[in-house]
Amino acid sequence: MWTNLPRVLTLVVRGFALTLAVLTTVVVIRTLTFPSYQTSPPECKTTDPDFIPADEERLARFTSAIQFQTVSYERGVGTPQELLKFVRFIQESFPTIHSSPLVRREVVGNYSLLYRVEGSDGSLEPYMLASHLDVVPITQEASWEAPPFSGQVRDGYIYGRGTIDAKHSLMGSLEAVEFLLSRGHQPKRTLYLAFGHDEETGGHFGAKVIGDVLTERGEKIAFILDEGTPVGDGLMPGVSKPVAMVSVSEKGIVDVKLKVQAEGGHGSMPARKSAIGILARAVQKLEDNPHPSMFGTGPEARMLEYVATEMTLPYRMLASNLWLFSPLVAWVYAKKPQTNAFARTTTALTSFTAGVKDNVIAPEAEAVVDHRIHPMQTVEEVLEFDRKVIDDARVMLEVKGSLPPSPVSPHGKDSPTYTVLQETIQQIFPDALVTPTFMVANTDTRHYWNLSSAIYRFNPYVMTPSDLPRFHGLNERISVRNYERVMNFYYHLIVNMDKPLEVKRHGHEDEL
Ligand SMILES: CCCCCCCC/C=C\CCCCCCCC(=O)NCC(=O)O
Ligand SMILES: [Zn+2]
Ligand SMILES: [Zn+2]
Repeated sequence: MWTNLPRVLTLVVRGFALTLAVLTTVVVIRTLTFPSYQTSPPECKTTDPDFIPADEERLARFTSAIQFQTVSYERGVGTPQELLKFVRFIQESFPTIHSSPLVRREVVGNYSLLYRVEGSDGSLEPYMLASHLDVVPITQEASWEAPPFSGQVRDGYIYGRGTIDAKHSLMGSLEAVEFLLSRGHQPKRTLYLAFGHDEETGGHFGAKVIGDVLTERGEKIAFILDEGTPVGDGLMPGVSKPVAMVSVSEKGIVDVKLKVQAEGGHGSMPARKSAIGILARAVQKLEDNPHPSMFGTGPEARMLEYVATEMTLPYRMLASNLWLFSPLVAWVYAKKPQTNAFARTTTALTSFTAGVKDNVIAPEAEAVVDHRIHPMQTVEEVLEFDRKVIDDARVMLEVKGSLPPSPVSPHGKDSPTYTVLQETIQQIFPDALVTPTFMVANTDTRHYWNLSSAIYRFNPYVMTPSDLPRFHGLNERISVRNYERVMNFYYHLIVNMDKPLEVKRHGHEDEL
């Protein structure tokens, strides 16, 4: 048998060499022939007669909007008086909208707003532009470069809570409609503007009621656009151009309360184990054991493939051959919070409460874990994984709220709604690539799933890595140039939505 060893080894080496040669050939061919998904429509120029400038008047309206402290604290706990003042401010700020016979305005759920702008062609399905009136609370106020509710303009930026989440899209879409109507233009396709007042606490009293009202009326919506992923500049590894990321689905969410009850008493006579200690070990286990990578199983793979031809060579080879390199790309994506969020269900420990006094042993401790669920996982799978990792019967798990990952909306060349979005984006951001992805955070669209199968989440502004921590964080701001793009994006989307939504499928044209 040993005399055959050289022969066996030769066969093994030859087999390995052949396999490597075949794999290399396939990788090279796919890299060189991978399709492009990009288009290049005519650019919107600041010199166009219908360009909307971020002039003094419009900037003043936006900075005033930021000054309303419409904070949502927790489900059902907000700032009603600020919301009422903000709603009244909106009414006063857009006189053409609020006096037009084409516009029906409704206050829904006490504070949310639903506008219907009647189109001239009733045969076209209406669409919806969504945003929200509320903002998250402020933290570390003293560390802001400008007062968080000032709307102060500094070095070309407007500072304030809500500037990128999401009063930019609320005011930007209203400015676009005001501009259109003030020029005597009636859109062909009816559109809704839907502004919830409690998006930051789940939209249960705002967007949910808007969704219910439209459902009861039997309304069917061609497509819905809400806040979402931005035009990332320097956000996607391997791509030098800006990438407009259109979220065609949204991660699920499950907020889990962990609770431990143990012996309380005097601080001078502690038991071996405390509620705080037991819970601290449990949350440490969750942090040390991230949920498994799902990279390559969901829309995140499309996100790379749609820009593969525009990537630098090593990344282009990887993105064109995810069938082989998914594990390697998953490893790269796990390195940063903003890319890791696309690879797996994330685990964020967002609160830990225990104890009332230095010399009193806390009889109970509570923590909350905020999971954002990858589109290819379920709420149940996430909870089961947590239980296995914690593996401690003293730790009780209670689901505070949950939402499964959203359905995936149509995208690509075969989708007329995705195509109109892509072309509008490229009019405003001519040097940007457009790619489908999924929202790592959640939006009011969770309440609109039955209204439309074409739901997109996209923020029409350019974001760099240094901007990411500003979401819900310190020094939230938007550049004046970006705010100007926001207004013009919505204007061109409305204009483009007046054209028939067509797609060439095998030589036929389907019209929505
Ligand atoms: C692989 C490419 C990496 C790109 C990194 C982009 C990360 C995503 C950028 C922005 C996130 C969008 C957030 C805007 C909407 C936030 C809505 C919100 O706050 N909802 C409430 C909640 O989710 O709790
Ligand atoms: Zn938001
Ligand atoms: Zn938010």
